[in-house]
Amino acid sequence: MSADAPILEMTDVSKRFRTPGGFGRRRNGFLAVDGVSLRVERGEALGLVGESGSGKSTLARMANGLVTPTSGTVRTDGQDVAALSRRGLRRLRRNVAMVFQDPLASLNPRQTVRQTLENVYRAHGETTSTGELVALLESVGLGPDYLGRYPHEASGGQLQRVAVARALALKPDLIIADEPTSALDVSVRAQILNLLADLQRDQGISFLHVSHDLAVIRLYSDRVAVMQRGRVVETGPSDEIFRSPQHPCTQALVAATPEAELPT
Ligand SMILES: Nc1ncnc2c1ncn2[C@@H]1O[C@H](COP(=O)(O)OP(=O)(O)OP(=O)(O)O)[C@@H](O)[C@H]1O
Repeated sequence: MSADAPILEMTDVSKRFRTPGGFGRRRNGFLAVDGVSLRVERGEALGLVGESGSGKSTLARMANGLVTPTSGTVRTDGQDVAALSRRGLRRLRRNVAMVFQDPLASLNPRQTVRQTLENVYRAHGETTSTGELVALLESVGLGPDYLGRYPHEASGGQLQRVAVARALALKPDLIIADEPTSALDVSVRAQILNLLADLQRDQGISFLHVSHDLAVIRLYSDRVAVMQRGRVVETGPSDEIFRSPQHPCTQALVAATPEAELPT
């Protein structure tokens, strides 16, 4: 780990998907991410916002090696992800955890919460104790009784807490949260977002927070990057971006967010 390097640095990163039978703009595949450069500093929450299909998820997945860039460089902790050995990649996965949109889909329905969490440790050659698991659940606001539960025995909000616990298990430096609340009831969205904000503040974890919801990004991100058609068209501190959006795409996103949802 290098103390000075940003936790995530992407330089001129592109991703072209090969799409069989494509024509016109898609003849040579589809350029989902087009020359993006961005950084997430230690302890910072960067919000990635943009319309549907603008490339946010693809970019987020390149940040932890789930998707391989067609060109450009991704560095986590100063290390070039493309140059990592198998072992290095495993280390990357413990250092950069993901929380996905739909907790039910991201958890195995046949495994209890205990098994789900134990598997994370096992995958990295570690063992854990019940005490550790209870403490982990406690850190996301769940009692010890959840250890024996199956996914269908918990609500969407509780399951997303389990998914956050799973992400936290190996003490990552960066959590990539891809629309972590959009599958949840409005009433529990704020609880999950507050939980993530607490983790950033109390444990110094950095966040790359992907959302199409500008109000959420403004509340929970220090800086914002706005994507349109595979490119980052504007970046800046959250408040500034919302107070005086410069790019037409950002202006349109701000205009489409109801005033009541834009805290002052
Ligand atoms: N595996 C793939 N093969 C081909 N095209 C893909 C693949 N994954 C994504 N795409 C295309 O790349 C573009 C960007 O997708 P991506 O999911 O990154 O966007 P997004 O901004 O996260 O969208 P949303 O907010 O709807 O999730 C889309 O047009 C999508 O159809």
